[in-house]
Amino acid sequence: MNEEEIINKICTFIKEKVEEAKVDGVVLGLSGGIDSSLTAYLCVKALGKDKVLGLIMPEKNSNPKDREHAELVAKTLGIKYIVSDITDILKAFGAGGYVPTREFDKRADANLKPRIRMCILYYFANKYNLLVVGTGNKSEAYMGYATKYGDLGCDILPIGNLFKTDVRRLARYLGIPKEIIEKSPSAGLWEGQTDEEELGITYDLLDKILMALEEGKDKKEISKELNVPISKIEEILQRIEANKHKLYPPPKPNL
Ligand SMILES: Nc1ncnc2c1ncn2[C@@H]1O[C@H](COP(=O)(O)OP(=O)(O)OC[C@H]2O[C@@H]([n+]3cccc(C(=O)O)c3)[C@H](O)[C@@H]2O)[C@@H](O)[C@H]1O
Ligand SMILES: Nc1ncnc2c1ncn2[C@@H]1O[C@H](COP(=O)(O)OP(=O)(O)OP(=O)(O)O)[C@@H](O)[C@H]1O
Ligand SMILES: [Mg+2]
Repeated sequence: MNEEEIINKICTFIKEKVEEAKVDGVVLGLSGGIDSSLTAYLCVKALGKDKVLGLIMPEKNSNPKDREHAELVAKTLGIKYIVSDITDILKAFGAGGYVPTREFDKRADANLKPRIRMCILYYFANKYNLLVVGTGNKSEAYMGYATKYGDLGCDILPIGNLFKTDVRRLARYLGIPKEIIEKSPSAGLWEGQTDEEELGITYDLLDKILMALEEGKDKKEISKELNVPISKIEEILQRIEANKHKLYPPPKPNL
């Protein structure tokens, strides 16, 4: 599909979901990254600027550039936005790195941030009768590279069927500022964190592998075609399997 066709499909989806839910619009977290920027552009295209609310939720260690980029997106689109610093909430939780007595835990304390942001988004969704728009993409979903009930906690996922490579393609097409498109994707959970370093692979290569797997190719074929060790593909397959639980509602026993 070309860019225009994908954009039309996504915008129709957003409009339909908002109408079906009989809500007055949508709310989303604006991080200054490419996923939330693209999602915001698409929401405005689908619903108009008056039906989109942006939440910018930095904390004391956030990169100030990200907030600048988030405000640039909100101002360019002309949407209403609220800045809500989550540092005091992290302190109230007694989060490591935010109270003097505890060390930062890269799992527990890092994942607390997206979970706090999810609560704030639902607060505004309740208050103003909105849907919470998630910004996750397909590459992250396969890899489980997102926080369960954190950034994965949302009502609709407009870019959930796009690989990161396609996110970049659409972002360029829609004229999203270059500085947002070109910076390294980061969850911003600790200083210097980047997706590609944590995942151990570039999105360009990861997406090629994921697309080949979707086409039903086997690991030997993919390994040869992309010149990647079989062990890397096996690692990805294991990761996909181990993280499937994040994509479904909690399992229940059959009675
Ligand atoms: N088999 C299973 N069935 C049902 N539930 C299962 C389970 N295995 C674990 N769990 C549950 O899942 C929890 C682990 O999942 P989770 O809490 O998500 O934690 P986890 O997967 O360990 O960490 C999240 C990862 O996503 C990255 N991330 C987070 C947020 C945003 C972004 C971004 O790109 O912006 C990236 C983050 O850097 C980290 O690498 C366990 O503590 C357990 O409660
Ligand atoms: N400081 C923040 N303020 C508001 N929302 C945030 C903040 N940090 C993260 N989020 C929300 O969490 C989502 C997941 O973060 P993620 O890093 O995957 O996406 P991104 O920042 O939009 O793009 P990229 O992956 O390229 O960094 C963001 O899209 C955004 O909705
Ligand atoms: Mg980010």
